[in-house]
Amino acid sequence: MADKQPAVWVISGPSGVGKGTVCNRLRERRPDLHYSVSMTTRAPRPDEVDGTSYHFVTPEDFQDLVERGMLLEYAQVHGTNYYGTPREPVEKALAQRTPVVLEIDLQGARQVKQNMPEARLVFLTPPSWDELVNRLRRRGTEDEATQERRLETARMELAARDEADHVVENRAVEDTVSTLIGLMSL
Ligand SMILES: Nc1ncnc2c1ncn2[C@@H]1O[C@H](COP(=O)(O)OP(=O)(O)OP(=O)(O)O)[C@@H](O)[C@H]1O
Ligand SMILES: Nc1nc2c(ncn2[C@@H]2O[C@H](COP(=O)(O)O)[C@@H](O)[C@H]2O)c(=O)[nH]1
Repeated sequence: MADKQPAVWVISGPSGVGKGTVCNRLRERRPDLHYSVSMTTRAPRPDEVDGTSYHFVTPEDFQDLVERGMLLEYAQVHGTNYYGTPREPVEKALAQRTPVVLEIDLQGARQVKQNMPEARLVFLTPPSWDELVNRLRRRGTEDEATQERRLETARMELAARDEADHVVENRAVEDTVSTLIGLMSL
């Protein structure tokens, strides 16, 4: 019998909403899924490990990956750095019928949906705009100008939330993860 479970889960939403936090917890509760590690030209944050958080690459190396068709999708996010999903690990996981989780921005999500219409897009929203701003500020990984740029993108992304297959409010992390797990088993 055909497996009806959609194999690619795209987790998107504005900067600071909690995508990374939710995906890290999802990984603990569902270690059987494949979690894509993106390429980025962004500089690592102090706690980030190359190859685990991201593959940190130079703009030249990123361009080379694009030209060689090594990325499933890619985008310039917040008008600054480039981010992209390595194609091969995703294709390998899917060939083994392992569901895949991509934590990517909305531009990338649109590309994935175009190429893989069966992919399911989950858009995380904050409980309120003020809470989103507070989460981004509290994280404290960006300077004020960068936070402002991220919040500008956030306004556009929130306005496009209806493009998603599922919109989930990230109030308490554990509840959000339970909702995701529930959606995955539908
Ligand atoms: N449900 C939640 N309630 C309260 N705080 C949260 C929640 N989820 C995440 N946070 C906190 O909000 C901050 C931003 O979370 P996180 O880094 O996961 O966001 P993100 O969506 O991945 O952001 P970006 O797109 O910028 O990478 C972190 O400090 C995190 O601990
Ligand atoms: N289109 C893609 N977007 C990605 C990818 N990996 C991460 N992201 C998104 O970038 C922003 C910023 O991330 P940060 O780590 O600098 O805070 C965030 O929205 C991520 O979801 C990717 O491979 N492709």
